[in-house]
Amino acid sequence: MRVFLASRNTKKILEMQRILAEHVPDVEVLGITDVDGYDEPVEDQPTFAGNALLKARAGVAATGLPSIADDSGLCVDALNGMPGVLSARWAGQRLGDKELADARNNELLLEQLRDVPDERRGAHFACAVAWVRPDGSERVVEGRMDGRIVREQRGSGGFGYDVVFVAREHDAEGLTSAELEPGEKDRISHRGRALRELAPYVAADLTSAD
Ligand SMILES: O=P(O)(O)OP(=O)(O)OP(=O)(O)OC[C@H]1O[C@@H](n2cnc3c(O)ncnc32)[C@H](O)[C@@H]1O
Ligand SMILES: [Mg+2]
Repeated sequence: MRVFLASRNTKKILEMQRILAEHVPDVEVLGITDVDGYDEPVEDQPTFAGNALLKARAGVAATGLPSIADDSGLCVDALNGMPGVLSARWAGQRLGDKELADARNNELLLEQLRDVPDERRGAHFACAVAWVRPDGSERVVEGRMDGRIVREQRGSGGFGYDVVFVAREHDAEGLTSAELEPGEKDRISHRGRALRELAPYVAADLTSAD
């Protein structure tokens, strides 16, 4: 059975495929790059769930396939929950180059938090995953990963803000999410938690559609 993954972020797609594959066997995943002239919606909703639904609905409209979309971001306590839904473009750019955008976003965030003391550097990643079927049925699940923002970038795994984020589970060693093995990030991540909650529904829907 084929499923459409409505994302342009190749590292996010890798994580989603990795997590899904463990729980939904025999699923063939297509992505935005498999669809000529894919019309990406503007992510203009105030919530992760709203944007995830928007992206998944666009996937169904473009492909006729059941579609999954993830909308996620970093919520920093000292910034009143920002960058939040603006995480991908916090430094303002709409760059095609994701690596450059990530680097600028991290530099800006660290600068904004320069005078924030250690005890007030709490943050969490949030993720909403939407599952939309061609018959119009919709489901959204959410997950989060709590932790803190460190003072310098560390690590080369993951993507986005992983280099500045230490999850609560790794607070003692001070390992950033970018320093974790992929399987360990999946185990504790916002995306892993949300997708594992969604997986049984995806598996059941795909089985009944066969
Ligand atoms: O919308 P799509 O095409 O899926 O890809 P995107 O990268 O634009 O994804 P979002 O709109 O959901 O923005 C999420 C941003 O939040 C950050 N982010 C989300 N999950 C993350 C994670 O697991 N680790 C680090 N940063 C993350 C990162 O900057 C992402 O670009
Ligand atoms: Mg996006």
